[in-house]
Amino acid sequence: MDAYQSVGIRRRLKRFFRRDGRALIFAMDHGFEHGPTDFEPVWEHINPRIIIRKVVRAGIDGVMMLPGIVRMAGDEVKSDRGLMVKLTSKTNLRPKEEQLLQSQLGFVDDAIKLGADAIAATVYWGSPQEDVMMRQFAEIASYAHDLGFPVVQFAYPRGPYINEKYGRKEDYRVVMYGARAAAETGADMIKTYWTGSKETFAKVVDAAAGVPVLLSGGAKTENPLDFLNVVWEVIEAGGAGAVVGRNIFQRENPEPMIKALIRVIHRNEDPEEAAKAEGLI
Ligand SMILES: O=P(O)(O)OC[C@H]1O[C@](O)(COP(=O)(O)O)[C@@H](O)[C@@H]1O
Repeated sequence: MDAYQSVGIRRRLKRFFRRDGRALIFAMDHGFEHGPTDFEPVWEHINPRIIIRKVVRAGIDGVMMLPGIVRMAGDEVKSDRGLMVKLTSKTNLRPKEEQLLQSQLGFVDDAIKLGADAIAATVYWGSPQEDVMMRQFAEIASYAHDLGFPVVQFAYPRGPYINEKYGRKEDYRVVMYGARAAAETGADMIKTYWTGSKETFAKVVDAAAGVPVLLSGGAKTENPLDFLNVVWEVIEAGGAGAVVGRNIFQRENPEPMIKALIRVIHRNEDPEEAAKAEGLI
């Protein structure tokens, strides 16, 4: 028989993933991590209730937020969708060298009180502060797993040594290293960068050794089809979906983009067909 905790972890993961094992999750920690200017393109989305209501209505599988925003708008996330509470972050106001650290801003108990289905934390692999983030992740994972909660790692390699050695943080050798490190530190779900091609992303998926790997959305693309093409390649590479912020909330009307993403992720539709069907092109 399984330990009670294993049952809890499995059940809670199912709130994000559909039967196809894939998920589309909305990310909304940008007001803290990047600052309110990220919302300027569509200012009404600075109000968490407004944007979360829209994405939930459009059919999103899960939502990721920091604890304070869950307190304000968590009840907009219907109980059949996954709620992911992230416990680490940083502001863009810090001195540049300190931006290679995500600090812990809340505790697993807080996330559970808020109704979380999964607990998330970032590790900047390769950062001079890697040690601090590894320890934070280990403490969060150990405590959350003990209580039957899955943990999500935003495995983001970054730092001067990576730039020096590989030229860019999106080099697949570094991204797959981060994904592997996330799997080896006990993540139940991994979110990471696009490596630029289906072939290289497939290696990232392999390196994660069965732990689902989701794309981290990135900056909004002018042409919606460009983003849908990337997500399609992620799926083709064996990725488990995407965690998307700016490509959703920086659009005047996020609904068609979400519906097109659902077509690509869950219905294996061709990105161009999906974009046309939703009136994006
Ligand atoms: O550290 P970066 O690359 O500036 O971006 C971090 C942001 O990207 C995310 O991981 C994903 O959001 P986006 O889809 O907007 O890239 C957010 O959770 C986070 O705020």
